[in-house]
Amino acid sequence: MKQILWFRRDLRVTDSAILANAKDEVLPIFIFDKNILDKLSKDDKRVTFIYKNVLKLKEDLKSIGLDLAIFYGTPKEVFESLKNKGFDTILCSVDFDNYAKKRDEEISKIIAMETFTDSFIIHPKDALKSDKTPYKVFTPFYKSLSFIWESESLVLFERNKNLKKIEFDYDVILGLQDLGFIKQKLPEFLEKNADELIDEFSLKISNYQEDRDFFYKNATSNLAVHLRFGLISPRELFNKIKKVRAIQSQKDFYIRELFWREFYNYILFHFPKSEFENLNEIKVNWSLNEENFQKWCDGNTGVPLIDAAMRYFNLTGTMHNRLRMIVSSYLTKNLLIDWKKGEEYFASKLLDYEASSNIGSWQWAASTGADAVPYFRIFNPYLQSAKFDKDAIFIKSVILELKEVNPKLIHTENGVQSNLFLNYPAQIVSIEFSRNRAIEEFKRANNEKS
Ligand SMILES: Cc1cc2nc3c(=O)[nH]c(=O)nc-3n(C[C@H](O)[C@H](O)[C@H](O)COP(=O)(O)OP(=O)(O)OC[C@H]3O[C@@H](n4cnc5c(N)ncnc54)[C@H](O)[C@@H]3O)c2cc1C
Repeated sequence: MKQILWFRRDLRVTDSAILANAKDEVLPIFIFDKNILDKLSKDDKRVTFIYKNVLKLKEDLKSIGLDLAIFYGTPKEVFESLKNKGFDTILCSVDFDNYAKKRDEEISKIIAMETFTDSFIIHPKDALKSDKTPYKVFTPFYKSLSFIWESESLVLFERNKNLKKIEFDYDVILGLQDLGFIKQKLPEFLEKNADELIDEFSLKISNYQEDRDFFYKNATSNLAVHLRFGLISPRELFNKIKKVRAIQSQKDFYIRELFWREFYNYILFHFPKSEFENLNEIKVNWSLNEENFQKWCDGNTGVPLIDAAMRYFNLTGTMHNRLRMIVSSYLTKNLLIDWKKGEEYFASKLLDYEASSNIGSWQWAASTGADAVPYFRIFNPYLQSAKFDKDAIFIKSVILELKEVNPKLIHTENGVQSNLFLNYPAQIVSIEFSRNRAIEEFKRANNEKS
């Protein structure tokens, strides 16, 4: 048997479904997909990260007697070129977003594909309500999976140790610049591997539930990017967290967070239209104000917390979870701009960008999705900064012109603007006015639907 092992978002050799299920002779490959790369800007940080980790995967595969052939092109071109070389199947892990589904449909017509659920703990088909329909609310979904999260460890895939490397020219390695990208500086935590991040996190997990919302602290695991590219599998992470010596309830809380990732993948699988449409089918009259949207993107809204979060994001490709919740609420409620625009902007830069989590979370913030925030619960960014960044440590670290300003002014609407010596943008909307406008619009949209 001759098989192609197509690594995509599972860049590891441990707990690998494809290395476990492969037989006989194999050609492990990675494709730098032109369909995706051509849409990215040349300074995209994710390509630097993936590039580095593809080379690492090549080394890891070599250490177990295999290798990695690296291609640059469209998947269609690559598999057309491999079609007549006698391969029986392509083995790969499955993805449920629209592009991935269409791509795989096209490729399976060239060479048969065998797919595995390897990036998530459950297959979405394996958790249905008693009436066989999918859950739309997180808590019952999560409770139905207690047999998983109550267990001490999950079974991992053991790789088949009898695989033989197919003769191939494995030495062709394009440089990052040959792919059209410029090497980027990455946030420091991405210089660490998943085990190092878990070790660091194990020292703070006992305060996770209390500290995780304080975005000036480094209190979360920082593992989303590693999970996204499969440098660690969610099963391995689950097992390692279970083994950490720390307060049980805090570990359970963290594992529950991992199931939000499962939940959004589940929702995208069962409701694929949610990639493009409001899941709850309400019709909101979104504002088309491009100027306000651009100010949100650039961090020039005149609200210090929103601006700090967005400027930091533009610089680093990362954003703390609570800040994501606050800026998405501000865009979809205070500015009344369609969540799809924010989702797309995040997708263009977020280092841990993952279609299902991003779409699900944006629909959550916009009160249009599964188990979404009620439309009348709108974050007030000033109250949020006063509560979670009392001394304005995060805000001042990003907006240097506010360094000498009293934090109380920063947490007051128009407070910063009242200082005539500061050159800081005026607020683009009043918080009270825009909040009421959003509530009225969502009330109308919800009433019209029912
Ligand atoms: C508008 C918005 C967009 C988002 N887009 C993404 C995205 O594209 N990719 C992504 O991985 N996460 C996304 N999230 C969820 C969350 O913000 C990140 O997973 C988290 O900030 C990553 O940091 P961490 O690994 O330190 O998190 P931790 O607090 O350490 O959490 C551990 C893990 O749990 C998972 N998790 C936690 N919260 C969520 C959540 N709400 N949804 C899904 N998974 C979660 C992640 O895999 C995370 O790595 C988004 C949230 C919002 C509000």
